[in-house]
Amino acid sequence: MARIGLLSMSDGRDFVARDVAGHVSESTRTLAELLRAHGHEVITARDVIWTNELATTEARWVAGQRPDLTIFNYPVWAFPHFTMLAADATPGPLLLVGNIDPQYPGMVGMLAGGGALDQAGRVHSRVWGDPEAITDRILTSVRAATAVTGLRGSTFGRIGGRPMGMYTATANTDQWMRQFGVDVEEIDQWEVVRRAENADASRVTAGRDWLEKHGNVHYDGKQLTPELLERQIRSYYAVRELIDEWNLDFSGIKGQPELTTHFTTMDVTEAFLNDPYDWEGPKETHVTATEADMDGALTMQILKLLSGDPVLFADVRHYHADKDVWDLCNSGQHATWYAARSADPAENLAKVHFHPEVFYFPAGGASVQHLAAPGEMTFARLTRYDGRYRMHVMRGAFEQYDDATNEAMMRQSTYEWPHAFARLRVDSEEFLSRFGANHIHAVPGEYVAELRAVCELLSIDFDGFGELR
Ligand SMILES: C[C@H](O)[C@@H](O)[C@@H](O)C(=O)CO
Repeated sequence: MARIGLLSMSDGRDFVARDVAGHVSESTRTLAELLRAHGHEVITARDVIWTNELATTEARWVAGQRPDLTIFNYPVWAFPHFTMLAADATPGPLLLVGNIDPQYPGMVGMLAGGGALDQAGRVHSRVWGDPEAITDRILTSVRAATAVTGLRGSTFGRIGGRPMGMYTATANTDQWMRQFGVDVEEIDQWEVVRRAENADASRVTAGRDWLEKHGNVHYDGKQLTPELLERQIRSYYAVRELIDEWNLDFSGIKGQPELTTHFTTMDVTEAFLNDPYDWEGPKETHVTATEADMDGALTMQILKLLSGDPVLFADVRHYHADKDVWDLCNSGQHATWYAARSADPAENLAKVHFHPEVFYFPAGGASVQHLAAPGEMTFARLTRYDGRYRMHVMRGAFEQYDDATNEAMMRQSTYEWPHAFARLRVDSEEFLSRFGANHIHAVPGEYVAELRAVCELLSIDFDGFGELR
């Protein structure tokens, strides 16, 4: 549910404002009811804006209640300086809604107000038409604004720093604060090791029992033992403790090479932080990026705030040219929810295999292997070109084939790691020559319009691939 501010703009001549008052109130009521019917809280200004003074006082009053999005409604011709004064008193995202009823020049009011905002460089978006007909577009703006507002004032927990020289996993904290309002808390990986020892033994054993009961654990007595699996579960509790102690909103864990060579991999930790459950029951997802990939985590957090779903983190690992399908495979974890996308963890876990880690990770532990369930997806990734942020976006779908084909394809890369076979609606040439990172992120469903709106609000470039170019 979002909190939405609503101010209706009117004519500055008292006799006109009086004459159109009924129409403006009716339009305000219709819009407010429509938003409430979709579960949102609406804060309506106490008066219609028909003087300069009301523009400022009412906008300040609405802004004081910290809406996620503020709507300026134009049911009639409205003096544009009211828009400017009200916008100046509105710190958050702005949406202008214009009336197209030919009896009243609301559309002209929106264009004059919007043009004035453009001249001052004030970012805003616009929709126009009958409220019922434009509900989807309004709700898209609401979702985008809520995501952008949700980022501001949040904290990313960066556990461990830059992995294996990966420039694409590191970002500038000044730029993050200025552009996204996100702070970064630097935490040493030693904290995971230190705190893992203190985890409650009975909770750890219960976690292992649950994984053994619902998942498929393949102990080999060497790389994967009950003790190593418990160490991974202990690491999960250690990171949860860090999240609580530092009030982290989303996180990333370096892992490689220190933990993966000398302690254990963070795959179980990362999978279940990203999942909407763990062995103790349902919980909120906590976006966690492998390799402490900062722009990856930020992309994931935006996708989470838009969709509410767990977000996929993956390497762009292999392109099966014969099928025009990509193997999105991460070095050890995808949220287990992706295995069947069921609300029942048991259904997902039945398809998850905990394999002994491969040669890259001598410290051992389990990788979290499964093949993502099929379905339409939106793919995205924030990258930077010459210091300027852009959001790569593309559409596509996860696919599965018969068992023998799935198996053979997974064996071509690293079988023990999780896979998602993605048919991207973009040419492989275009993808490989333009995509600016080794990691990609995805959520089920269609969020392209929302991502466009997020980019506008954040003043970053929307960089569509394939059909979105
Ligand atoms: C093999 C490496 O250690 C992996 O971690 C690598 O495939 C990556 O995940 C790079 O993002």
